[in-house]
Amino acid sequence: MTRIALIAHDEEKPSMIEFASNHEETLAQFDLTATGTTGKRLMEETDLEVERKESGPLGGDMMIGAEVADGSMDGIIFLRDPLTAQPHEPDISALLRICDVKDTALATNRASAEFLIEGLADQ
Ligand SMILES: O=C(CO)COP(=O)(O)O
Repeated sequence: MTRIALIAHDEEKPSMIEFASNHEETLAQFDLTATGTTGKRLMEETDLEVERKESGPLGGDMMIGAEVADGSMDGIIFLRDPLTAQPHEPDISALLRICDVKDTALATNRASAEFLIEGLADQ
């Protein structure tokens, strides 16, 4: 099953929930993983089943990055907050970098997230 990770910084969580609600049927086709708080909110506010990693600042980005590194993740939707510095910036950079190293689909805004799920759906 195609695997997608969903990650959103706090300011972007409402946008992630809206995105997931709008595309619930498509997203339900995927094996979904998320960082801790994003996953919690997705499970509370949609009907999607999501495997939860640690929260981002506690290593969740690195856990997802490890799955990109071992080739078991097909796509990442990472709605970053472009206006707020994060304490775990090195982890965020590492996740973005490993997606490029492994040529794994990465969307960092909603417009590209739409293309990502359309592209990976029904494969
Ligand atoms: O910080 C994050 C990604 O860098 C997201 O983590 P949470 O989903 O736990 O808030």
